[in-house]
Amino acid sequence: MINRSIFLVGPMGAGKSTIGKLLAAQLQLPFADTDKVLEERTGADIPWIFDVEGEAGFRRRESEVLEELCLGECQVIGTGGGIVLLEENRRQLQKYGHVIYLQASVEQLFERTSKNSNRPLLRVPDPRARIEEILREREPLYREVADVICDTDNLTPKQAAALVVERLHGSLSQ
Ligand SMILES: Nc1ncnc2c1ncn2[C@@H]1O[C@H](COP(=O)(O)OP(=O)(O)OP(=O)(O)O)[C@@H](O)[C@H]1O
Ligand SMILES: O=C(O)C1=C[C@@H](O)[C@@H](O)[C@H](O)C1
Ligand SMILES: [Mg+2]
Repeated sequence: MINRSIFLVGPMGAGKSTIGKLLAAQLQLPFADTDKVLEERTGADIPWIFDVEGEAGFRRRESEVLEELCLGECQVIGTGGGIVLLEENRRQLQKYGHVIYLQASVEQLFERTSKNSNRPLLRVPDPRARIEEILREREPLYREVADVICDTDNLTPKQAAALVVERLHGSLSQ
């Protein structure tokens, strides 16, 4: 029985936005994406917010959006890759939702994120090394908040969404 929102966490390219939409359709729940809501509220895109307000400004806005979504209806929520960085956010995720950590290898994260350039943190000379660094920092935090961990390597988004449903039901029936 799903009585709380489902949060998808994980690094850039894990598939939170892509798999989140499929998952929501499968569970017949609405879908929201913190990055999208934040852009709508701000009237600017993420690279612009990073340029003008810095990462700290972006994180402040991200926390506000998370708080708003936590208090809203029960839905599937794709989060920004860095949502786990703030302790306050980690507490909110655990308090208000079922948290799914979508995992993927550096190789696949690199491949999936190299197709576009809308991720300010990867606008560096060596994005692959940056992904490794980000994973080293955040992996323990994703694990800390997760109720369920799903490895998405070599799965299509549709297969990954099906795996999440299976694991989620497994975890809820325990
Ligand atoms: N399991 C998968 N197999 C193949 N491609 C995938 C998979 N998951 C996502 N993708 C592709 O990888 C790209 C990035 O996915 P997506 O935007 O969903 O990641 P994200 O976790 O939301 O990242 P961000 O934190 O930057 O928002 C998209 O082009 C998507 O189609
Ligand atoms: O991993 C991150 O820190 C980010 C991930 C994206 O979802 C966006 O929230 C933004 O590009 C930052
Ligand atoms: Mg996303």
